[in-house]
Amino acid sequence: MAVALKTSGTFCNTLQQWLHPTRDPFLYGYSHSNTKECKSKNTKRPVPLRVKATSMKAELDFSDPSWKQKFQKDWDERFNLPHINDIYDLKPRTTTFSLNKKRTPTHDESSTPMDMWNGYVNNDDRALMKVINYSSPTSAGAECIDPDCSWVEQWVHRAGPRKDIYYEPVEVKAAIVTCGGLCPGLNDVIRQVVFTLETYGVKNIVGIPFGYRGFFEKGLKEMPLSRRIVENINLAGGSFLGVSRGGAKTSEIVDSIQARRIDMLFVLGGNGTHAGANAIHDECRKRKLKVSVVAVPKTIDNDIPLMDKTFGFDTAVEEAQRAVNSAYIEARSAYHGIGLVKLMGRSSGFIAMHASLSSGQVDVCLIPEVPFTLDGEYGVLQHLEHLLKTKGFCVVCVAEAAGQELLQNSGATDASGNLILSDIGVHMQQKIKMHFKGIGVHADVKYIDPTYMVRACRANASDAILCTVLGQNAVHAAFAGFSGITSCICNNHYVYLPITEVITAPKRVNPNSRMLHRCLTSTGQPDFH
Ligand SMILES: Nc1ncnc2c1ncn2[C@@H]1O[C@H](COP(=O)(O)OP(=O)(O)OP(=O)(O)O)[C@@H](O)[C@H]1O
Ligand SMILES: O=P(O)(O)OC[C@H]1O[C@](O)(CO)[C@@H](O)[C@@H]1O
Ligand SMILES: [Mg+2]
Repeated sequence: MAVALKTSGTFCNTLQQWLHPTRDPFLYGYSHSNTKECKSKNTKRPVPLRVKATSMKAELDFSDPSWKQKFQKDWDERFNLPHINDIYDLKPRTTTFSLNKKRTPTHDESSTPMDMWNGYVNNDDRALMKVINYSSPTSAGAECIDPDCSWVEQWVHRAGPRKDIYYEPVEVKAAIVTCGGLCPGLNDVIRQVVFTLETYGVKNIVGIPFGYRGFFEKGLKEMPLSRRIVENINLAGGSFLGVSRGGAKTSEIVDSIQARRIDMLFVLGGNGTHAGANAIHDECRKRKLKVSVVAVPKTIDNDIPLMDKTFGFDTAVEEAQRAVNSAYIEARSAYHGIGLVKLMGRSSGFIAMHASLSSGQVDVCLIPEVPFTLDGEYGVLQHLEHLLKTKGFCVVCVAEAAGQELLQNSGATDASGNLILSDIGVHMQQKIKMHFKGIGVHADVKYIDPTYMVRACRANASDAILCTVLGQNAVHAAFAGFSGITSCICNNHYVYLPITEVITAPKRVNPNSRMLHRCLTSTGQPDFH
């Protein structure tokens, strides 16, 4: 979504202080298409100008005293949840989901609702997305809307079971699909979606095999699911249903949804999958189908905007930490040992940053959001020389998307259209070896690339809990009649967001965040440029 801003000279000047000319293009992951430019007086360099953390539908003029109300109105419209009653005029029925003392959910219309049970979420309940009131744009990690960094409330819809539902559970056919790369916790979410659907009284639950492909690829059959079938699937990693990339043809998928008479579709995946889910939701609306499409954000990369984290990220960090620990042991035990670890993250450095922080064993952490040079006086290699001299060994953790500008890229893409990255780990390994050979200093380089090991494992305890909540909430959303939404965690609260708001651009590490500063304090590394 394009951002349109009215700008004055003063505002540009404020922005010069507010935005860092080199690191700012990475702020919040917003792309250049979301920016306007104003010329910096000092550097004569174009400086990106944007509304951060949001993209307004309407034009914002901060000299207008009512800009805040306008912003909030726009925000509320954007975060309003699409509902099947936007195209229908359906009367709801009282929910069949209850956890009464007898723990026997009733499934017939005549049952008495538990009016006094305050276990339901009201449609007007909201959670506050941001809770820090930054007093200045120069505050660490400040996410400001206007140049003064005014406090603006940003409310989002609270997740959970509603008292009124828009589907007759015994008539519902629900389908689950898992797309993209693997991620710890997929099976936990599948399991919880099935459990919760059954609690509502749904009898017809199926799994679509191998991602979106399972909708149209001949020979792939839907898999019946029940509590008994999925009971133990969380004990293993991977996806019980299988995953795939590419091959998403929205019209064919919706033809298949229509032919299979699916009423609810639960889609587990990352940003690509969410874009696909939204396209399916739009197509269902176009065809006036009563289908709820609800997503659950999955990615070890943690790169989906607006939410605290995606499930699988914590587990991936924990696994990544094991690789860092091995690199440390190898480096520590060798004469002039250099442990080098490359960690996944297609466009963001969250796994590398968090694994470096949690292990406490990393001397240099390199992420794509912070450009660096290898050679020269301020380069990484010079610092490694210093570390070998002063402490005798060192550990380097590099994110797979880091330093891509230092490498040749063929421009090739995977089946989903994602750019295939060049191998920064192998490049660095060679550069380090050549550098120390060149200066005649012994260096014993041990390179570890754990690749798929960080994601092909079962979820840890905190991810398992997150998956449980997100999976259950996804079912509550579908029964409440929402569609084109995702079930996630924002500011420690479980909420629903419209998918359109989370597919604008990948979230990236904010170079001005306290978390990155903490990481750099921990590693003790200097700037590498
Ligand atoms: N813009 C889009 N519109 C419709 N479908 C899409 C879009 N982008 C990706 N898809 C489909 O979504 C599925 C998953 O996409 P992708 O492979 O990019 O993984 P992802 O969901 O981003 O997860 P991961 O974090 O593992 O990369 C694929 O089948 C792909 O074809
Ligand atoms: O599963 P593939 O296609 O090898 O893709 C690997 C990519 O998937 C992820 O694991 C998740 O997006 C990335 O970290 C990594 O770049
Ligand atoms: Mg992706």
